[in-house]
Amino acid sequence: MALADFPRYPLTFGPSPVQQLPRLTQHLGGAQVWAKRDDVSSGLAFGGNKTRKLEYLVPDALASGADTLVSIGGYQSNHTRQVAAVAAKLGLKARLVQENWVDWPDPLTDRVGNIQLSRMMGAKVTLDSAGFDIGIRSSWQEAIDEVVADGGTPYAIPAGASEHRLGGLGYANWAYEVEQQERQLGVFFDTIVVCTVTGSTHAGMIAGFAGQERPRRVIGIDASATLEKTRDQVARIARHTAQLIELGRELRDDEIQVLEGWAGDLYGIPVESTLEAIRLGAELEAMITDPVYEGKSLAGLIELVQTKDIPATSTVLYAHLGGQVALNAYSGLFRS
Ligand SMILES: Cc1ncc(COP(=O)(O)O)c(CNC2(C(=O)O)CC2)c1O
Repeated sequence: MALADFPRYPLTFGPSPVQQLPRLTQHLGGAQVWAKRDDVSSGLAFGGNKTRKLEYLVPDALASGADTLVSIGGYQSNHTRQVAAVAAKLGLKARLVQENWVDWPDPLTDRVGNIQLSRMMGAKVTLDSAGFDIGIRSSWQEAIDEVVADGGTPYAIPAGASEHRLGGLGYANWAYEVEQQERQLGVFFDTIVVCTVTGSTHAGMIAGFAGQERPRRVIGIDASATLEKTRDQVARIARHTAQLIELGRELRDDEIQVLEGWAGDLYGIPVESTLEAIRLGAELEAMITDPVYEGKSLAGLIELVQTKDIPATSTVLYAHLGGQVALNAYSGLFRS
């Protein structure tokens, strides 16, 4: 099936806005930098990239007769908060497993930000002591079994909705949305920069852009600090999604670019470049990024533009995927 033939349940106000970042562009002294703001495109509990992915999972969930969405993430998962939001909006239940993915010294990390919003929206949230891993987890399978044992009908959504057969469609659609907005703006983004962890955001973009006339460089900035796992997951999901939307050719290895250098040693722990990027985006453009995801992808964009790895002649589109809600659990940052 072509992408347009897959049912999509709209969960945003429409195409996410695309904006120029003139002060950041000037400060970096190289490529023209723009941003596409998926952090401000939905009214569902601050939205973000998972809301866009869920647009393609919701029709499948409703068709299955499910009454409970079951998913998993860290204590401050943006993904599980978006699952809770979609469940609330659709009148479904949400069953969320929140694992201890980040060893960060903030005493409130299991009760502010994303997890607080999920509870406010009525999700059943259980904490699990297991650490970070983007793979399929037994705690998630147990939660699914529990819903069945309680007489419910679960719809299983893995971490980040990435290892789900439809998980790449949302950002394949994003690629076509970009192409439409380019026509309106009279611009071409030869380079895309996106944060990648469980992989289906970046993978969907790769599959979507691969079907378009003009080639682009789609750069995934790893924020998992488990680079090989994320790289493999992106490649697998990109190839699966390309088949799903009938791209009609194999993806080339050079179309799958996951770069390291800004994740630090541990997922969820900001490093110096993260904090510098967060501050720069905020001071120059009032664009707020977070210490787990977007602060790291913005740090990657900044360095790639400054070192001219992204040429000065380029026009770069930064994918802002949300994540600010988790700042509540990093209250010790930016005290001066
Ligand atoms: C704000 C933000 N930006 C980028 C990403 C990375 O997206 P992928 O997981 O699709 O690679 C997340 C993911 N977050 C996860 C979560 O549980 O919140 C799936 C890890 C994100 O929340």
